[in-house]
Parts: sequence; C-alpha cells; structure tokens
Amino acid sequence: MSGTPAPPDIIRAAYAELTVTDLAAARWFYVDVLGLVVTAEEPGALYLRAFEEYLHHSLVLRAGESPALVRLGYRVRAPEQVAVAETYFRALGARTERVAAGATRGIGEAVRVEDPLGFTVEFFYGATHVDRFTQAYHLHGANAIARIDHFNVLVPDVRAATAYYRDLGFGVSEKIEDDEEHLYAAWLYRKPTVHDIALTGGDGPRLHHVAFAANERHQILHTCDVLGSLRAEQHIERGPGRHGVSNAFYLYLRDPDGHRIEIYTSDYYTGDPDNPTVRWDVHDNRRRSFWGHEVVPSWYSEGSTVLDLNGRPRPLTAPTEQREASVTIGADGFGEVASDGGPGTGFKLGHQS
Ligand SMILES: O=C1C=CC(S(=O)(=O)O)=CC1(O)O
Ligand SMILES: [Ca+2]
Ligand SMILES: [Fe+2]
Repeated sequence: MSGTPAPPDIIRAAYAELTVTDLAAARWFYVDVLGLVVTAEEPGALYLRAFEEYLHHSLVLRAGESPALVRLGYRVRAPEQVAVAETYFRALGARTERVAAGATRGIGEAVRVEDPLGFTVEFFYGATHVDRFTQAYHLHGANAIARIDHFNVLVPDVRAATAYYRDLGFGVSEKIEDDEEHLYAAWLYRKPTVHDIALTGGDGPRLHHVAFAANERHQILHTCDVLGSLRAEQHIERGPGRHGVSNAFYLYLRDPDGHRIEIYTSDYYTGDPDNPTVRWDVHDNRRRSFWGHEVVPSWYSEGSTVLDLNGRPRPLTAPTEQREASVTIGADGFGEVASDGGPGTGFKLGHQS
C-alpha cells in the first residue's frame, strides 16, 4: 500500500517468554527432561537456550500467578530495524513500547507491540552472545535440542492473519483449505525453512505452541523414552509421527502448566524466491500426519492465554467460519482404509470416518 512505511526486516522467530506457576516444576521439565541449557537463573526467572544457540536465550520462563504467553520475540537484521518496526506498527495504529537494553535480561534495545492479531510481540537485534554448544557433545543428552524453530498461534481469522504476516514480508510455505477456499491453517516463513509462524484457526489470540528443532529423529524418540522412564509420559500429547504439512518428524508435549511444546526435525528448505506454496485439502487425512495416530481433540482446542503490554489476559474471539475439527479430525495416516484387498484392507486405527 502506498504511504505505508516499510516493514521491519525480520530474520526469524527468536524467543518466547512464558509465565509458569511453578518455576521448579518448569525447570524439571525444560532442563532436566528436555535438556535445555540454563544461560541465567534468577529467583523468579529462567533463561534457557538450545545447544546450537549463541544468543542469550530462546525461552524465558517467568514465575507468575497463571500460565500465559507474555510475548513472542522476532530478531531483526540490524539495530536500525528496531526503529523501522516501531514506525511500521505505529502506522498500523498499534500500541508500541520502546524498551532499553536489558529490559529483558540478555536482550538489547527493542520495541514491543500489540500486533493486530492481539499478540504482544518484541522486535530486537542486540543480544548477549554466550557459548554455542554445537560440538559440546559431552553436554548433550541423547535427546539434545538444537534451536528454536517456530511459533504456532490460534487466531479466529486465518486469512486475515495470513495477510498481516505477508505484509510483514513472510512467505507462505503451506496451507490447509477446502473447496470453497476457506483457509483453516497457514505456515509462513522468513528464515529459509517451512515456518517461523503457523496460524491455526480457533478461538484467539492464544499461543498454540513454541517449537524447537532437533537434528535427528532419534533424539525426539529419546525424549519419549525419558518421559516413559520417569513415569511422566502423560506429558506427551501428540506423536511421535511424521507431519504431512512441513514433512517434519514431530512430538508434542505439554509442560507442567499445560503450555504446548513441539520438538520437530527434518522439514525442508524454502529459501528460493519462487518457493511454491503447498496446498492441502482439509479432508486429506494425511495433512496433519503423513503417518501417525489421530490428532487428539485437545490439540485443536487448547492453547495458552496471551497477555497484553500491561500483562492483562487478552479476551478471545471465536472464528466466524467453520472449524477444522468440525469438518474432520484428520492427522490420521492410519485412518485410510485400504479397499483393494491389499495390506490394511478394512484395518483401521483411530475413530475417524
Ligand atoms: O510445525 C508444524 C508443522 C505441521 C503441523 S501439521 O499438524 O502437520 O499441520 C503442525 C505444526 O504447525 O505444528
Ligand atoms: Ca536425520
Ligand atoms: Fe509446529
């Protein structure tokens, strides 16, 4: 649009800040079980990173009265892009707040905004550099996590949210639609992988999950074994399995407060300018799981409360159009019932029709 200031040059999804009601329990989950590295620890906060990361943190856990997403953090390409972000969001009429270096420990000067979707988002460049443990194999557990990968958020209007992120310069790698072109979900990227942000239709604004990437499938499977050994397998919500969308191997966990965390590996490169958008039909049972068990209803319905810049919970808006879960609960690669007399004929797992 003419006259609209240029959007900030966003590099990637960089960190999330969550409030947790029991910091010790959260420390057990994220550090003892998942193996994230403690960069810094305060009486009421933990600053964590994954093994390939050299910025101060990719996850902040802050003690609070109730579980919530405080903010999502995107890194921009240069210090001057913070002011570009501030100008852009002010032109959108969004509430903005410039914060000095150290407002979040380890993060430089930044601008925090209440974006048009109702999320509190921070744009920063400066951050304290800390040790990168890529080859510190003696410190990695067998379930080592490499880096943060993406955010997934619940929004009532996926099409409007997609347009907002495309205006911010994100490409669309994949989407789920129906014949009437109703958009149920979309995946958008700035870094050359499948996504930095995924938009899931539902009551929003809510956080659906924060995802971390592992380098190998066996590392994800080891987390499942660790949880089993600790008799904590109830923290596994969905998976392990292979996604249709993104092609990634995945596992979804719920932390002690119910925040959803995905561990994900082996998606694909999207860095060429003509990277094609993959379209899935909402009735394709393999869209959410190329193979894997049915999607548990909680995966579609539950998410984390989002706070505004004053720390107040955001009220939710319901979708005006039909929900994916009402159309079909797919993600049931085992749900395809063969009818050719070959293997799997008549044999079906899951409850989907
Ligand atoms: O990261 C993702 C990639 C794919 C999927 S889906 O369940 O395959 O749609 C979900 C997801 O957004 O968490
Ligand atoms: Ca591999
Ligand atoms: Fe995800």
